[in-house]
Amino acid sequence: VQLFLKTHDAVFCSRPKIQASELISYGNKGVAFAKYGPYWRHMRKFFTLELLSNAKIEMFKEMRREDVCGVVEEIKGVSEGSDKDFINIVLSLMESNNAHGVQLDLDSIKAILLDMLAAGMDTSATASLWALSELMKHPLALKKAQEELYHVIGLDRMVEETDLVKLEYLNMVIKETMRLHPVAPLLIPRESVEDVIVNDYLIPKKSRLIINAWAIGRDPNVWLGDPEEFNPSRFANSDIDLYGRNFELIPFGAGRRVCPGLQLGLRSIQLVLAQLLHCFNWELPDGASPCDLDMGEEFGLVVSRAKHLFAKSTYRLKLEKL
Ligand code: HEM
Repeated sequence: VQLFLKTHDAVFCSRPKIQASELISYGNKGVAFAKYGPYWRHMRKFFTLELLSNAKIEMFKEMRREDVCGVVEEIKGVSEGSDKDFINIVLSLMESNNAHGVQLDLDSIKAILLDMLAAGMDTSATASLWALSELMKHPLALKKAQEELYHVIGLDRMVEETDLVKLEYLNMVIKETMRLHPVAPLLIPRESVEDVIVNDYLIPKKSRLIINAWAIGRDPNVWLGDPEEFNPSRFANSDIDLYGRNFELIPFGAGRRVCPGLQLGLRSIQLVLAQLLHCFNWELPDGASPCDLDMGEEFGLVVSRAKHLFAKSTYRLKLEKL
């Protein structure tokens, strides 16, 4: 993987022509399936700087807070919504002709919003659900994560985004979940833009590259101990992160086409998971035993649980109104 996504990243940086993606993204006008070249470069810049910069992530902090409170209230029995969105930003950039070198038309706006929905929502939601499932299957890890929340935050208030960096164990839980359940197990296919020799093999231009992040995450030659075992503590005192620098853990890909939503995706998973674990105690219904929890996968645009997760929640905060 390092040879392809680092040494020869500049060669394997395009995407193959796939009819389905061409149809859903208005002729590959988004970022995810655009072929490598000036259009992708401009769109990616636009996407990264205008929609996913740290400043924009910060700007939507309140919305995420409202949404997560909404989820908690919904589980408690009330529900709530929000009417703000990214569309305002994109439309005003279109009108001001200030979109990093691309002429935005309505189709490119629809394609880019589709990128955000398709690449951004199911991925983070599915990853959070895998994390909650693994914790329900491993009650000791669940207890440890809740104890950390108790010590860092206490039961008198909800989790705030500024707490997230302090939640070391929770972050290890997320890494371990994404190791075992990368929601895009084969990443997104790449295509080479020129002939190249990799490890003495000639790989012709337009070859399709598929990287199996799922298999790497479970490879006994890469991971110490039993790689099939869910053990967040394997990341204690380890430098391995999720940013595409460590090729044994690449759920967000790596190289120049690494996921631009990585920060936002991670922040969403951390916040949702932390909030759910902090606000509620969770148990399987009807006295079911954790070891019976079915962890089967269903292949799709993202790999999600084959069976729904049914869980019983009990509110645990001292706070009545969020
Ligand atoms: C758990 C959350 C997420 C996961 C696991 C994930 C995973 C991935 C992966 C594996 C790739 C392909 C990388 C490569 O080819 O090396 C990718 C690309 C992409 N992701 Fe994400 N993603 C997540 C969240 C998001 C979010 C929140 C957004 C935006 C709102 C987003 C937008 C994109 C886009 C636009 C691309 C294509 C980039 C390009 O081709 O240049 N993703 N993502």
